Amino acid sequence: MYRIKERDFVILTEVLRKADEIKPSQYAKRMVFEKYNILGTHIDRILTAVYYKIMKRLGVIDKIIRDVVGVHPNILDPWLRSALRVTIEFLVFEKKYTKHLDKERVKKVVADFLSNVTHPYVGMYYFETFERIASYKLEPKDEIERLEFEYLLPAWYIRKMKELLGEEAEELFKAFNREPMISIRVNTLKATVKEVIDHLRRQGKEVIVSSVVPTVLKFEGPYDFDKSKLYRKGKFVVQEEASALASILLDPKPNETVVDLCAAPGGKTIHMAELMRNRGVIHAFDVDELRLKRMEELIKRCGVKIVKIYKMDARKAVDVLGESIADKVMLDAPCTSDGTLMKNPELRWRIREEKIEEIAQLQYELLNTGIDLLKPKGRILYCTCSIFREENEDVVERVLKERDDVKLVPLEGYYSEGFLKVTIRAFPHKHNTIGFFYALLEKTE
Ligand SMILES: C[S@@+](CC[C@H](N)C(=O)[O-])C[C@H]1O[C@@H](n2cnc3c(N)ncnc32)[C@H](O)[C@@H]1O
Repeated sequence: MYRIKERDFVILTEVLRKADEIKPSQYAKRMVFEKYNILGTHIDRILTAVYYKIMKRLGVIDKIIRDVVGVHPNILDPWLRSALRVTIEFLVFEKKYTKHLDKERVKKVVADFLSNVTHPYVGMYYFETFERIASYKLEPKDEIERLEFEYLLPAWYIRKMKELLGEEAEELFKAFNREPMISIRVNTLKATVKEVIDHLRRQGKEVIVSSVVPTVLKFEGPYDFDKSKLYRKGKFVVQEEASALASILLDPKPNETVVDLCAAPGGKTIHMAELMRNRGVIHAFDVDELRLKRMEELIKRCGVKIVKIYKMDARKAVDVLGESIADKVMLDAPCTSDGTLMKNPELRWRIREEKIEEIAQLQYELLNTGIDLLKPKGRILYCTCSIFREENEDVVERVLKERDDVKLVPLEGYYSEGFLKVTIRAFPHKHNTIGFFYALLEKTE
């Protein structure tokens, strides 16, 4: 078994510091691991796992920093902040893997490193703080803090979810901390479900066919997608079951005119093209250049031919396409994405409560645009991967209250009913997929 060394504190401190500036953080990690000659080695795997644990625990680690040094970590020297985060992870949370270490040596090596890369004063400060970290005992003050430490979620988020879900909230928190299965969707323009199942079974995977979307398959990770010939040929794509259900609910048909308002990186766009058997047109909008690039690659790889891409704010879609032109509109709105926390450990400390209102306003404006685009009897699916009511039922209710040219179309038979009748919600703790909300609306005139 690998034994953590003093140098590993330094390497991870450097990764965290670089990750402040370089995004995505995997690039920062790669650069530093390359510098220390550990890229691709077993040390790489171990330190990568520790790095992700730090990211998942970041809010709790920062609380300890506040306790120990008395100020918010964001106002500390960035090198010191990174070193303290790593030290807390190793000495408070990974005690059993670091008890063999000579703590005096760790303290000296890291302090010397900090003095070199920044200022001797910073090294000294670390040296003095070290003991308080090594002897720190993590004890929750109240029930919310117990949940915060146990499930690694911000206190405000815990309070809000308890308000929404009551006792059940703890089940959701547990689900956020379970390793999710890999979920893929077969591209029926290029392959059959059987072909992909056989391929995965030959690779030793136990495959489960989704009971909600029959072209979705699930299996335990890890899985190296780049090494899979079928994946590279676009015969299947990575997509969560809850995400794949969106296109099925909207039900675009061959030769229809479809608008995908927030399309990149294209998971739903290509699924809709598939359901349309590559006939008709999909106008796909997004503002994010990088995500649109990924979308172009995906479209090509999957053999999709009917997508027209617009790099622009979808709230201007009517100016480009005109009113009442669409049979179907997909609005997979930008959202806090908290329904995906189990897949994205870094996200939990980045979601900001004060952002919810701002994002709900954008969702409301996009939904109004989507309805303006619809022909009479045309349909729009409003969906998000957020669990907050403010981004889901509240947005739909607001629009329904203000407009008399649109009505809800009942959705049933999938997952659970939402907090607004005839809408649907997928919950990670109940349905073994990401959190999702769906409302289907129809233009009446
Ligand atoms: C939930 S993601 C879409 C995922 C995509 N539908 C899929 O299935 O792969 C939301 C997208 O909305 C985009 N977005 C945010 N604000 C936008 C705006 N004003 N107009 C168009 N797209 C926007 C983001 O760049 C992001 O790609």
